[in-house]
Amino acid sequence: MLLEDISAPITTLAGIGGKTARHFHKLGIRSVGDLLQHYPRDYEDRSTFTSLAEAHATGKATTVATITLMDYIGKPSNPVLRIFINDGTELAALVCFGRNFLSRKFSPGMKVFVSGQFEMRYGKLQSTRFIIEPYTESPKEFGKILPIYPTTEDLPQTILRSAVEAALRQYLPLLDDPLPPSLLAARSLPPLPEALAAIHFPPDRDALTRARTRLIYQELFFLQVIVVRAAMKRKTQLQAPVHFPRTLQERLRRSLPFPLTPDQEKVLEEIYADTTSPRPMARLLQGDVGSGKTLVALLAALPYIEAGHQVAFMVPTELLALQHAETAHTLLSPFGVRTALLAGTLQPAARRTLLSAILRGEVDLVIGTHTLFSDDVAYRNLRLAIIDEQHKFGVSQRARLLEKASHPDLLLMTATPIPRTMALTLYGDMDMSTIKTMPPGRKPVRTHLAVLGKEEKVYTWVEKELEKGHQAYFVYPLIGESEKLELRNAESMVEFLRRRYPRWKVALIHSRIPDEEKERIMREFMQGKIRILVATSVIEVGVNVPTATCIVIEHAERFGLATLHQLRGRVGRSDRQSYAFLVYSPDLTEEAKARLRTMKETTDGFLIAEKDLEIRGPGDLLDGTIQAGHLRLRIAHLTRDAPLMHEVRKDVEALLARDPGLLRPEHTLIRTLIERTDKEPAL
Ligand SMILES: Nc1ncnc2c1ncn2[C@@H]1O[C@H](COP(=O)(O)OP(=O)(O)OP(=O)(O)O)[C@@H](O)[C@H]1O
Repeated sequence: MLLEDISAPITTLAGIGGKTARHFHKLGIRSVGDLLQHYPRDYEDRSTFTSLAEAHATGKATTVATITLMDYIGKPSNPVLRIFINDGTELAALVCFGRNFLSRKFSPGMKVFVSGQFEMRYGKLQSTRFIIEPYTESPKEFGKILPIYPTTEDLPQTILRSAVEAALRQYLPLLDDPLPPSLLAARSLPPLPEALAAIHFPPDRDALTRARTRLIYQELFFLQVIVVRAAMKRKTQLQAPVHFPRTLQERLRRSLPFPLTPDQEKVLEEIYADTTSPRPMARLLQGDVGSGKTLVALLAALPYIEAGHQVAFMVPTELLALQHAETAHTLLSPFGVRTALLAGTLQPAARRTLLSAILRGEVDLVIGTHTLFSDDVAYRNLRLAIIDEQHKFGVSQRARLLEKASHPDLLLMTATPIPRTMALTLYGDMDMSTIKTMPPGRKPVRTHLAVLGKEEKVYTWVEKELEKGHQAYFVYPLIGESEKLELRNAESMVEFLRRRYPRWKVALIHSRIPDEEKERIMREFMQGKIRILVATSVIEVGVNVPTATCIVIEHAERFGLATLHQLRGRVGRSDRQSYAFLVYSPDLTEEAKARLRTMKETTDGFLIAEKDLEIRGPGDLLDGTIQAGHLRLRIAHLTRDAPLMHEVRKDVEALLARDPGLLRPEHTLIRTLIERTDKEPAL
């Protein structure tokens, strides 16, 4: 039986009734299989004993002692039991606040195990935080390393421990190991049942380390099997050869008022090589905010269009779809390219008309959000799917777009650079292109920090920029007032800013504004009619208004590093000097301080991504990608375990080279587990 298949509800374990089960449910534990994979977050080592005498120096002891005396202290109306113990090295008092019931279990003269925190009180060692157990040959909580589980207030460690103990007793003998013995032997890893037993109740530190390594290895192993197989599969899916002319691409390039940067040139060639290859393209284009990815994507689309194919360009927000559609229209329509925006706001009749145009092949380039893969959208001959800010889409959304054609070329773009180790894991089957350099003449955005209360200086600075004809963004963490948080919000600040800057038009944009209204506001902002845009982080991705030179982010401490970097990327998109002002409230957490410091110190998106990972862990980057379903990493950590990942990768490549279909008997269980994840395609 596979661990993942132990579906018996936890209530089948002795001692877990409906009420306790509900507490387990809160932790996401429903089945015995879930329980066994609920790994300890830490351990308490009671495997070695330390004497009471040592507690003078260390403040703690785990010892075997004899009860010498028991008495009560405090008011007679509210007595507190006190137990005196002696372990031959020292005397100590255990003060039993709220635990007078211990008097029923213990009496003077008894031998006991005791573990606790001790301090000197009135010249004696004393503990109020301790555990005590009668001395026996097989103690429950002594002489071993005890697991400490992630839990809620209602579910004490003792209940979790005995549930896991019962589950191990009942199911370990039935458990199959998905990893073949030869692989385990080569890496000196213990079999699964042994590893599971030791991760929960380690007999010693060594066994714990080996168990952890084994379980981490297994999670990374399955991840890599998926990634490596996807890469192998792609190599075998060949497309019919087509000639992809570059005349339009060349004409657009020549019509641009600027030359492409060397990085843009290089990437464009890399993409074209994929385009003409019989193997479907799977390429991730990384480039910092404003480095000119969108332009490259549009250029890359032209050979497809010229060859008579369709291109779909998927973006995460309506706002961005609108903007890209305008850019695409302006750049491409002079060459006869038919572009269309499949907006969420289209009236049913207009939508029907557009859909049938797409189906008849009368549209060359369709831009939209996830609407692009709604059930009613069908393409005539989709050959390239471009997905912008791909990490904002879930795995299944991406997969559905790909279902609209047989093996279309896939170009993913991201302005959130993905650190190397992570890239290897998530996109190990994809080719990478990177735009490192910015277009010439760009001046790095100057970033200033201002504590709340000193923001007037910032407002004055913005005023000077507005006087030069430039535009500004003001960003707030909340749309409207919140009962819980005393924060400035966009709705009330827009009023304030209108009074503060009476000469200029100020508008408000956020996710609750109807889409048509959003479109109108964005258009007026692009045209320079609106000079100040007050917003939430909806403007985070991709908004491109080169004449905007200032961004003021208030309560900057409330935004994550990746978001701050993206927001800052809204300015500095031309050769004008731009400014970002991060206004923060006093009383910053250490983490918030680190974020703001990083923002002040660097504008390099790659550095920021690394820092982000350091400060916060991989969190968001993985959302909807790895954390989904069977791929969930419960114990492995992509950055921490990067060295192991490289080893795993080698093993997986070797194994799949020998047995690509996982058909050998010793690989049957691997195949079973992988076939399940195939139902949630990983891209
Ligand atoms: N080689 C170049 N020289 C000068 N300007 C350029 C060049 N390439 C692109 N630009 C301009 O730079 C601005 C940003 O480009 P683009 O929107 O393509 O960047 P991006 O990488 O997609 O940005 P984001 O990640 O913020 O969406 C645009 O106004 C674009 O016209």
